[in-house]
Amino acid sequence: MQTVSTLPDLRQAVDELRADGATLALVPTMGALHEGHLTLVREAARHASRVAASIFVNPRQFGANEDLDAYPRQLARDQELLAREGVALLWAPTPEAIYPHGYATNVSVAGVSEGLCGADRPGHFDGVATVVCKLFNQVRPDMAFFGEKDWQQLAVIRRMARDLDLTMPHVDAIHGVGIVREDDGLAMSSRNAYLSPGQRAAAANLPAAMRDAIAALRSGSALAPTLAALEAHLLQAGFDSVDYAELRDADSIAKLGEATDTARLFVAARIGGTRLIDNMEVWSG
Ligand SMILES: Nc1ncnc2c1ncn2[C@@H]1O[C@H](COP(=O)(O)OP(=O)(O)OP(=O)(O)O)[C@@H](O)[C@H]1O
Ligand SMILES: CC(C)(CO)[C@@H](O)C(=O)[O-]
Ligand code: BAL
Repeated sequence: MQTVSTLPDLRQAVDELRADGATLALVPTMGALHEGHLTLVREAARHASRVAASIFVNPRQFGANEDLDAYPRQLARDQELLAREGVALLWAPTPEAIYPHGYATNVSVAGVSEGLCGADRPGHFDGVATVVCKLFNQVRPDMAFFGEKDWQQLAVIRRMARDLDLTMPHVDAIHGVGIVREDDGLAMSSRNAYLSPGQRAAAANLPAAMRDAIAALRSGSALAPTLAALEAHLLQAGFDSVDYAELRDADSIAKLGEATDTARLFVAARIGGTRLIDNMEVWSG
């Protein structure tokens, strides 16, 4: 696996990878890789002849009081993991390769960015859309892979790609990959590393409370008391606060007042200083 960090090196490496007409998939990440990321890589390898990954901890998607400085950085370990998966190219840009001196452009996606994490983390999805737009233009892959753990992010990226004609040659060029979970159901996340053993044990209550809420909705319980019970379960289990617990339409991310066919349950909750997110389909899965 070749690692490059400047644009001229990237261009040369991509040209070489594509010289024999190979298709190229991109897996964008912020590093501190776990099985969730490696599943995206394996899925990418099923669809494209070569896989490129990127690692960039993007300052524009972190709020002023968020964990930009604390975010785990472990490039050497990540390189080893990616190489073992057969990744051909790692794009690990310098900050200047993404935001050169004088950088002034922002990509902002209305609608799907609003509510949920968009409400709790003002500017977050502008930062995500901006950097992903740049990564697509820099690497020019045929397809890209993102995790459904960040469902709203996936919706934002799909909307942006359609709106800005970034769509790559393949019809469904932006692939969503199902959430990879630990044995106790907790969605894998780089931020799980922040949890103490006690917090980690309590964190499994997040998917458990969501599954209980979905079972209640399926058996006809009303939405408001079901969400109130979910929130109470989390606080009782040791979570400090619940940022949101809402039903939203899976595609438009519009807020729903009842469990329709397209409903998805979205929750963000804090334990210690760590903010965890999860989402689940209501009617199947
Ligand atoms: N458990 C998971 N299952 C599926 N995809 C995942 C999972 N965790 C992360 N991803 C995906 O990997 C890509 C890179 O995510 P990122 O590097 O932010 O990791 P993360 O674990 O989500 O970290 P964070 O703690 O910042 O949320 C994103 O597309 C994300 O949705
Ligand atoms: C898509 C992404 C790599 C953009 O920085 C990031 O938001 C992430 O890791 O999910
Ligand atoms: N996993 C999404 C990136 C973020 O939380 O900033």
